[in-house]
Amino acid sequence: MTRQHDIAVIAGDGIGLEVVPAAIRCLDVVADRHGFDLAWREYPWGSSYFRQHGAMMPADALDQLGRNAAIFLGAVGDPEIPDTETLWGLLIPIRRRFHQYINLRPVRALPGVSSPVRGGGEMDLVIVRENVEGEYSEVGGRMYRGQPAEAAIQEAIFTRAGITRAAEFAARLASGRRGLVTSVTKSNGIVHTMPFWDEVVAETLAGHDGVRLEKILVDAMAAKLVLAPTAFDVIVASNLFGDILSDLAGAIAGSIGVAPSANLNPERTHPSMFEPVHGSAPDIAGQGIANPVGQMWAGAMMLEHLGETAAAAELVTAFETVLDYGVRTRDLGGTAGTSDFTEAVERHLPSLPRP
Ligand SMILES: NC(=O)c1ccc[n+]([C@@H]2O[C@H](COP(=O)([O-])OP(=O)(O)OC[C@H]3O[C@@H](n4cnc5c(N)ncnc54)[C@H](O)[C@@H]3O)[C@@H](O)[C@H]2O)c1
Ligand SMILES: O=C(O)C[C@@H](O)C(=O)O
Ligand SMILES: [K+]
Ligand SMILES: [Mn+2]
Repeated sequence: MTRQHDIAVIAGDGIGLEVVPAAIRCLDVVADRHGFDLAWREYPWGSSYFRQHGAMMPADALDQLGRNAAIFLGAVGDPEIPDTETLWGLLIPIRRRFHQYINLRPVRALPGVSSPVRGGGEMDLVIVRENVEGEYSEVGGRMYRGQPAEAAIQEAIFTRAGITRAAEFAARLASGRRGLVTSVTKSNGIVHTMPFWDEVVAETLAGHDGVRLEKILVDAMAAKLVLAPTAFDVIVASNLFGDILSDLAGAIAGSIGVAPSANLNPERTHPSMFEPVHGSAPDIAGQGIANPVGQMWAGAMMLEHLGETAAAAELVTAFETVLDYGVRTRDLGGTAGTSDFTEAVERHLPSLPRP
């Protein structure tokens, strides 16, 4: 019998509806070449569903998703619906219910893609973003709404367990790479959580001979990423800092449209989720010009997670080669549409050596 992987697909909103089908076409070609099946189960959840049902997904959605080997997500977000509804109604509950506490975001220069920044053409780093706690918290509230005394409080929550596992993951990753972990902090201005972050990261890294730890304040980090993008190997950061720095790093690599991400449950007791770093991009949605590379690369990370390493590598080779040939979408200075680029990848795959 052919190997089969059940994949939950949530294309979601905006350009998610364009780049997800594009990536699926290419993933099906590599799966076929490598003798396995991807059984896509499409869930029509997101903002359209919200307009009809008043929720981003049905009440038993997480149970339905939990029956799959992985989740392949496009993006959620709609200009007419508060982002708190779309993110906290779908994306964040999935990350939390399935203990996807690592958000892995590799960023590297791709062939044929020019960086807006000096040295950006040689960058090769991975951001390990803490994905379920920190600044993203429901603890807090609003009071005296609409009155002069109105106030809002939002508490950040950092736990020893949460910091340790992010730092541990980063250290292991770095030991198989160039051996450097850069921890992003703000322990000068944020006096409780960030010194705690620094301490726990340092304690965790002390257990890893051969891995160097550097600590940098997030403001200085923003500047250094632009001025010296090759100075980094593995970056470990809190939920919010990791979010911001991953768009910055993606842009330095040429476009946030190429950046992939894996929301990982490292214990594999629950499905992990794979999506591009970018959002629903309402400014270009429906025009057929979105860059599908971030979604394809997220698909390759999913194959790797499923143990289909050779197929994953082949998909990456295919989109890299097509980029290098000069087929590029507008965000990369080209003229190709989403489907031109996708067809070029599909056409290139069969010319690769037979697996
Ligand atoms: N994980 C997610 O689902 C996720 C991630 C980020 C943002 N969002 C949501 O998406 C919506 C839009 O957010 P935003 O505008 O801040 O960020 P965005 O990532 O959607 O877009 C930022 C800019 O990058 C461009 N861009 C993004 N992806 C691109 C691609 N593949 N090809 C070419 N250009 C691309 C967009 O056109 C836009 O100018 C918001 O509702 C936000 O909450 C969701
Ligand atoms: O986590 C978020 O804030 C949503 C989105 O910006 C992301 O990077 O996944
Ligand atoms: K996304
Ligand atoms: Mn983001």
